[in-house]
Amino acid sequence: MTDLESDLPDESTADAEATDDSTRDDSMGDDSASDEPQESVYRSPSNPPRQTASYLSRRLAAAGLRPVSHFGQNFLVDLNLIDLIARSAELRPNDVVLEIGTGVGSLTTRLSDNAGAVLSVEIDHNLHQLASEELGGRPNVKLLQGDALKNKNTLQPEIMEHIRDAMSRIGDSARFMLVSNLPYNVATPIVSNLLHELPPPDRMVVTIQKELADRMCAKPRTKDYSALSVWIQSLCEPQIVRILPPKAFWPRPKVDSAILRLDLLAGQRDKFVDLKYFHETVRALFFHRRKFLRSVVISAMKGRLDKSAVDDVLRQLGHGETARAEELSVEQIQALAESLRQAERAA
Ligand SMILES: C[S@@+](CC[C@H](N)C(=O)[O-])C[C@H]1O[C@@H](n2cnc3c(N)ncnc32)[C@H](O)[C@@H]1O
Repeated sequence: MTDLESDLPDESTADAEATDDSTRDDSMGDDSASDEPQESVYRSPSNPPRQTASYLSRRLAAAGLRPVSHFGQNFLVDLNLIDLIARSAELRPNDVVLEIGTGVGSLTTRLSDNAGAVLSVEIDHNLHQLASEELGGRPNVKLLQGDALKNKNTLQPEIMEHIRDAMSRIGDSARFMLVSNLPYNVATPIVSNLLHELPPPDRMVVTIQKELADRMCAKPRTKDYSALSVWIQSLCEPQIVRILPPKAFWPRPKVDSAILRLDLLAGQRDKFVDLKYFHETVRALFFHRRKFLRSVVISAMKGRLDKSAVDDVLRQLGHGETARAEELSVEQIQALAESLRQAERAA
């Protein structure tokens, strides 16, 4: 990863704007005539309108760029919504904010107005350069260029090193927040993996696919209830703040999005003796969500617990022959995972 200090762009190109927006990549969304620039109504003098679709297309074209679909580059073009994301985080000066996906830096700017420190990570070298031009003068912003994920199950260690360092400079009152318009393809690993980190974010306010937000908030016995629902709700209280239609973005994605707020449940994490074991067990329990719980647990525990030990655990917890994981509450799944862990240790 590279950082802002080593990567400052040439100031002379900062405000260049082309008039040609022919570089717009319609492959990311519908290509109807309605994909015209969405001008924002937001007109605060302290935060002048910048991230409209026409501004963005000209800004990128001036730099010879176009949105890159495999990086999930769907930029928010309604500044009222950028404002809503920032307000939903209820930031204070003792907050350290992580943003994944700087883009051209519009949300970053808004976050840096309210937070003590902002760390923003952008995979696209060209966008990192553009954002550096926008944000170079802000002392509480640090920009990193690189992939936020080391692999599917791990964040880049450097990110949490920066977060912990910024928090230690603020002191005991420091809080950690994730506030991001997340790239869709890595939204799940980023949110999930952050819950394993120390410290985990006190709050996350993220724009993600509506379908994913629904899965994170889903209740038992619904089609969206999954390992992700249990994992998220075991540690956080989720709340959908707003559903966003495709026209809130440029280019337009094909699906609705949602602003989701996740508040870490105080003290909840300490209740898990082995958080990694719990997460892996939850994933295994939902691997075949329609199958009977007994056969799912037996196959998940193969080589670790024999059938009679599994039957003992299920009987003690009152789960009958026809129980399925998708019917169990979050608390029942937590109790099951802990009983399996203890049975495995005793075996
Ligand atoms: C949905 S856009 C959001 C951009 C901007 N923050 C906004 O609100 O309009 C997602 C951004 O994340 C970046 N990105 C995609 N994958 C990434 C990754 N693995 N690590 C860091 N940034 C990534 C994309 O290049 C893109 O700029």
